[in-house]
Amino acid sequence: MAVTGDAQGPGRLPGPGLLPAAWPLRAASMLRDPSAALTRMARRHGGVCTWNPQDPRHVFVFSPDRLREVFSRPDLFVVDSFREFQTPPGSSFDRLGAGLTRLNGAEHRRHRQIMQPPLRQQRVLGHREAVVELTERELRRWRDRPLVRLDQRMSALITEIAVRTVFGVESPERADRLRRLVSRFLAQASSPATLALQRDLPGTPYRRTMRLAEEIEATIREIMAERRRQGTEGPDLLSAMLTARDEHAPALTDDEIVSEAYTAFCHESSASALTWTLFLLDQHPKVLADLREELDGVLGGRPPDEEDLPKLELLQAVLKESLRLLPPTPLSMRYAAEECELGGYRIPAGATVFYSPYVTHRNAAVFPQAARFDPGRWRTARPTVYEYLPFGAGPHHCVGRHFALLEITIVLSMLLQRHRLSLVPGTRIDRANRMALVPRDGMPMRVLSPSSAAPAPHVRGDIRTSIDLS
Ligand code: HEM
Repeated sequence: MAVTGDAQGPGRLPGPGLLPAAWPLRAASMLRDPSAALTRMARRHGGVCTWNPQDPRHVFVFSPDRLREVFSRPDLFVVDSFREFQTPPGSSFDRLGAGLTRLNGAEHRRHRQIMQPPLRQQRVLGHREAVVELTERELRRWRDRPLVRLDQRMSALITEIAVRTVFGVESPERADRLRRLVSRFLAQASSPATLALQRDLPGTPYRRTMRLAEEIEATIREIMAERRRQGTEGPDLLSAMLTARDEHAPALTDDEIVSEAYTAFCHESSASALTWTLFLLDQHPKVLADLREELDGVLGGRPPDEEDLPKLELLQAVLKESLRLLPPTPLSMRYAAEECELGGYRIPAGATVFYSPYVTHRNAAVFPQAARFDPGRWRTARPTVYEYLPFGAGPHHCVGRHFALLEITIVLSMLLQRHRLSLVPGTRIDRANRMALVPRDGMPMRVLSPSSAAPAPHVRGDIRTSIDLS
């Protein structure tokens, strides 16, 4: 599929021009499976389009040239997470959403100046040992287990890693508590029932969301107080925030630290990337065999250290290809701060401007046979940042990118040297957009010996429309 478009000249954005009666159907299909709905939109209406050309309040930008425009004008295309919610100012709900993903301009730069240094490539290597230790602990739990729910196990492991590296806390119980609170909070917050009645009334989902936010904030503040009592020295992100003193970037207030700690804690994207990568490897036994050979040759059973990382070339290509086909953040958005023009089309003030790495990564002009899982393409593929953007682009690109790549590489290389994971035969795999792109009903995997030559199990479900598994 070519993602081009823009050929219709200035004026009205292209789009389906639906009769009002078709709107509920369109909205339902978008809510059910945004990746499929957006792929159809791009195919039919091109690289910049809308649902409703008469009233283009929702604009979809897929083409790299137009994405360049969006990301290069952050003063015009602004972020505003939690915008759909009426979060009472000063509430915990409001504070949890007030981190980098809601900030723009000078305030955004000030927070990034504090958040970025501890997440630079060289600095995140300091977390290698913690990631190795926690992965080792997780894999020990798999001994003698014939089956694992891979998505759940990856999410649990990644949360433990986040608790240790974001908060500097070593406590599986606390990791588990925070994980449960955050996942209940996000599920509640994104439920249509919460959005429909945004009043703090007894028994409403909105009130439950508010209370969960309060519990999360209280837990973060408890950890902050504990860290201050014990001394704040450490490689974790919280220490960096608590000790940040710089004439260019004044320290964050406690309220701001709560917001940023919460934002950085949500690592579900890494769990999603791990789950999908292991699924793709199971479906492509030849790639898996080549990868095992690379791991045996470079690591010989050990976890990777700093010098090994650049030698794991196939592993890096597998990961890039997995993030291309099944990006953990398949859809994100900006808002037009004022009326403007994009690609010759008029965008009204306040319009929601969506971008979708999932759709943009399927541009056959950049990625031939785009639906095929082919790590070999990365020997020559050199896409621009607007053609391949699993970590976003522009000033809001993922600040945790180096950390994510490190943790995923370590977990994958340790896991693949010990086990072959193979989907339970007959399992249906459908996509769902939750905190990240996840298998809707989970990913049950058989735990086999690493040398098992089990063939790729047949898989049913809408995942077959994401990847060419023929
Ligand atoms: C494979 C794993 C990950 C993927 C695919 C991913 C993807 C992304 C994307 C696409 C964005 C930009 C969203 C937008 O444009 O609206 C983003 C932003 C962000 N990510 Fe990640 N992320 C990952 C892991 C992480 C980790 C581990 C952390 C924390 C250490 C993190 C922290 C953040 C933060 C704080 C932002 C907001 C940056 C800003 O607005 O300035 N991410 N991420």
